[in-house]
Amino acid sequence: MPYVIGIDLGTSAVKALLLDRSGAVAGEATREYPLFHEHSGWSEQRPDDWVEGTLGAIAELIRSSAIAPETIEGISFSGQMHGLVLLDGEGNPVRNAILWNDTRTTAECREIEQTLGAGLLAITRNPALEGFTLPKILWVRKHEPERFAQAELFLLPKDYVRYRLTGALHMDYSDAAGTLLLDVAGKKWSPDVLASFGLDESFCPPLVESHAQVGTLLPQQAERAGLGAGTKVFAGGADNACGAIGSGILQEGLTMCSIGTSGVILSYEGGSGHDYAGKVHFFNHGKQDAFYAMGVTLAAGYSLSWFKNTFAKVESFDELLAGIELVAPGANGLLFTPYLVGERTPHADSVIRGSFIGIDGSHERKHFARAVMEGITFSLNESVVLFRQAGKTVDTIISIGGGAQNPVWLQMQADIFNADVVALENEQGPGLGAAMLAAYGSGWFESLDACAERFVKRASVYKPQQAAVDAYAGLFHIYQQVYARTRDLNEALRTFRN
Ligand SMILES: Nc1ncnc2c1ncn2[C@@H]1O[C@H](COP(=O)(O)OP(=O)(O)O)[C@@H](O)[C@H]1O
Ligand SMILES: O=C(CO)[C@@H](O)[C@H](O)COP(=O)(O)O
Repeated sequence: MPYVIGIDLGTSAVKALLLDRSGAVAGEATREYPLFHEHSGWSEQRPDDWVEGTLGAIAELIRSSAIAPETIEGISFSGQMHGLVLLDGEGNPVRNAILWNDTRTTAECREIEQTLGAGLLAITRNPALEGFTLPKILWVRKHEPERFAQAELFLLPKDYVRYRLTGALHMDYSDAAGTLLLDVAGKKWSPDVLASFGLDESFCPPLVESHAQVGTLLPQQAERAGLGAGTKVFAGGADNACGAIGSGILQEGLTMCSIGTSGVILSYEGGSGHDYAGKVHFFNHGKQDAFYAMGVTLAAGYSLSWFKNTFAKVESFDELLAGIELVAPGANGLLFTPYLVGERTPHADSVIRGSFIGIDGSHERKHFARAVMEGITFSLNESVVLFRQAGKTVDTIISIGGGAQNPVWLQMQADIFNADVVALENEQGPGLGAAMLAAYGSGWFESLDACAERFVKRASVYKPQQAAVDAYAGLFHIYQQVYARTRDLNEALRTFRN
């Protein structure tokens, strides 16, 4: 039986997933790695931690599944987006990677807006946001000129891992779209953007489709991973593009909700024509010549894991969330905004921080836990509202990510989004999408759509409950006021942050 491997290079961990030709999961393995927050708003990781984690996870996968390595036909990748890896002439990182949730680059964003003017949205289809890659490049050039002088090329996280495994330098369109250097509709590095910032095209890797084969494993890496040296390696895609593939978001009318470290509401776009004027992100899909629009909550799952790590460190998520179904919508008057690291959609703001509003002497930990989940979901609902305002029908949402593991949260999503929420049989999120790119790239299917028909299996549907829908509509109205009413307070508190 032939197999493929999907690697999901996330923010908290790398997950390796083994799938057989029917789409059944034959094994999984995970390796965690640290995040470094040297200052408030900074977020970095060591690129070689990703490589070691990936090799370790694959080796464990092969050991534990006890399958013959030569039956693995291909491997592909899903990667956390936007993170900057700068390589010197020898192919070594010149510093730690600066991640998607790092917000140190506000000044560089303003510089990009001033330099490119209307060209920014026309070419890149996105506004300048702190998390994107170009602002990070400009930040390193300005603040660490000696390091920048050593840098000859930039990569994104999964591209660095793939480079270490194959020795080949590439980037796929879906990930390149999040750099602010790509002409998104034209599918090429933008000569105008590069010239405006004095960057040479040689600073950017060659562009490829997500399903393209970019090489085979280097013999010494294959040995460490326990794989054959001839194992084919396919480019892969941005985690949200892979999440979309893995949940079958491959045609118009389909919407995804992903609650990982970040949270995403994503809608398929068959062409590049829809203009959201930068209110939501607009990126190339991992499916050739398709696109997607999405709104992003920076601290979605991160808000819940922050709450758990701070107040219930030794408990599991299931223990922490036991009993929240007994708390009514609104958590007995407690409201949370998930702005722990600033926000993106609909408030692109690196200064705002989170709030609990309405703390009452009767509140117990379960009320706080429920309020955190409701606040995250309200934030994602802001993106659902934007899509509906843009004329999209959002009546069915496929829910993936760590947040989809809790049935109470899935019902809450249905009630807050006022839409059917679908959970998948094997909730593997972006890792499944990565494995599907390897399966399609290996020639198992004539299209990604055909692969999705076989691999993506819907398990259950959560229908909106009218009483909860009504309660949440009132609460959402209150939630939407908290941003404006806490903005100045957070600006004033800024000087007290590390
Ligand atoms: N059992 C669970 N119930 C509810 N939420 C969970 C559960 N397990 C994980 N999560 C949430 O999912 C998040 C991790 O999701 P994941 O998709 O693995 O993230 P990433 O790909 O960003 O590393 C955690 O931060 C947590 O908020
Ligand atoms: O910045 C974005 C999307 O624009 C994030 O979605 C990252 O791609 C990281 O995602 P997760 O670690 O939450 O999967």
